[in-house]
Amino acid sequence: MNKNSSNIMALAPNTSNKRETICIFGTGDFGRALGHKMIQSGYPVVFGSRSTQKSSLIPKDAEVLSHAEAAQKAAIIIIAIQRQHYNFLTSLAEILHGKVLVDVSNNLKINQYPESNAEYLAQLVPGAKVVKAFNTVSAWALQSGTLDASRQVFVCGDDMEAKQRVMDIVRALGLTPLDQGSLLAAQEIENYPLQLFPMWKFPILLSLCLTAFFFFYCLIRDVIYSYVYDNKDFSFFIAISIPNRICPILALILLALVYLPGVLAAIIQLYRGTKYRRFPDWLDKWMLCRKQLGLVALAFASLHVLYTLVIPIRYFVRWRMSSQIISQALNNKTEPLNNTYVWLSDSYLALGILGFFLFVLLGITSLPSVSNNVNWREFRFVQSKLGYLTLILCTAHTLVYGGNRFLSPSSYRWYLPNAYMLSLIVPCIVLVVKLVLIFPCLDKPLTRIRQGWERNPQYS
Ligand SMILES: NC(=O)C1=CN([C@@H]2O[C@H](COP(=O)(O)OP(=O)(O)OC[C@H]3O[C@@H](n4cnc5c(N)ncnc54)[C@H](OP(=O)(O)O)[C@@H]3O)[C@@H](O)[C@H]2O)C=CC1
Ligand SMILES: [Cu+2]
Repeated sequence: MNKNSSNIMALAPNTSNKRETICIFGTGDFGRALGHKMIQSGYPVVFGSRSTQKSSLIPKDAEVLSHAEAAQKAAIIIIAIQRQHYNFLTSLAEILHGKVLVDVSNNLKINQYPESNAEYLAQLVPGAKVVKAFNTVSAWALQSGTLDASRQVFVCGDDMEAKQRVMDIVRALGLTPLDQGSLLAAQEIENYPLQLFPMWKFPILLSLCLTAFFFFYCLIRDVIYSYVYDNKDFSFFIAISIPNRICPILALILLALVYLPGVLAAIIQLYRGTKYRRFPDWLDKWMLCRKQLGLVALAFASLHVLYTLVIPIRYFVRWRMSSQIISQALNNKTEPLNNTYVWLSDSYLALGILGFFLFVLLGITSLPSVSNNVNWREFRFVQSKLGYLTLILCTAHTLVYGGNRFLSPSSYRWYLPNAYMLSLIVPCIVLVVKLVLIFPCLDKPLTRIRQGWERNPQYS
């Protein structure tokens, strides 16, 4: 594999001009893994270590020198050492003056120290340009090449040029740099690896709450009500009927919640007349977990498909069907084909199939391996246009399915409307507001406000 990649690199045009030497302090797990990756990408690497004995673990093309000697050989020095050992760097302050120091360190606890490790490093070596990077990439992933999940490298620093140089290296390693601003952002970046599934927390919590709510709602309407009024035991609904109601409802609501922050943001921008003011914190966080919300919605939609496919083999359904046939036979009366029902049933099925197909397409295009292969405009097109089309189809699917029952008073039990009716509230709000925003009198000023904003990948 090594041989292959060096062959490919020999063909690549940009490797012909020699890359600059990179110095790495610390020959621990991370220093070695990063060094290995850098050498693979064509960078000469020199390690700065307490012991210049070269162990067999160190990449064979790399040099190992004392800290001072190694630092003199490069303009960029990666500090792959734990924060508590940083103090020795003060004695190297003179050599490190004017150099770019890359802090990769992590902590064991959130907000462990009053200042971030990167800011601490900047205080220790005031003459150096400190850049925070690489801390969210694990040594193991670097070494094994399983970087799919953590291709993003958050970068921050006060010196623009230094930051740019580090971002160029990140790119050269085949990773994606994300500029997070000044060194003040380091604290937050250092907390990222300690947060468990930060982007998934809100979507999962929300879907758990909604599931619980709709479960009890359907339980009351479909099981308890029938028991109290008709003395019928429908408790078996808990197994398939109620889940198959919760799943489409959650899929629809969560999908609508993917697009709700977008329309809220548009309203806020229109109201403020500028994009150069931060959104409220909750909206920012909501925007950043839209992809996860969408994927949870897709999971519910897929479950709905599975639950629906088993309907014909359910005992209850077969029993109901045969008893209808028998009762028609006993009464010697055949029910005529009701054209309205045929149309309603076929169209909600068709809408469901198309909606689910687009839903899956949306899910596939959100995978990093696919989205990395389309450009930003194509990605926006798919996620926004296709997304709204999916929302429209799924809303219509739900509307047609419960549509004929919405207006009839008999469908209310204990004044509680059909659960599908509740599920339509959020999607209808999103679609109506979106429709209003399309009108030129709103769309034109919004486009002007947003010129350039669309390209900010943070809100993808
Ligand atoms: N492991 C990982 O997956 C990741 C690690 N990081 C960060 O990278 C840094 C290094 O981590 P990791 O490689 O795992 O840790 P290791 O313990 O494997 O390596 C740390 C290295 O620091 C050097 N060191 C230790 N004590 C001192 C000291 N008193 N003075 C000078 N140098 C010292 C040593 O290098 P030598 O013997 O050559 O002097 C040692 O090998 C940490 O800040 C960590 O938070 C960030 C992202 C992921
Ligand atoms: Cu459905």
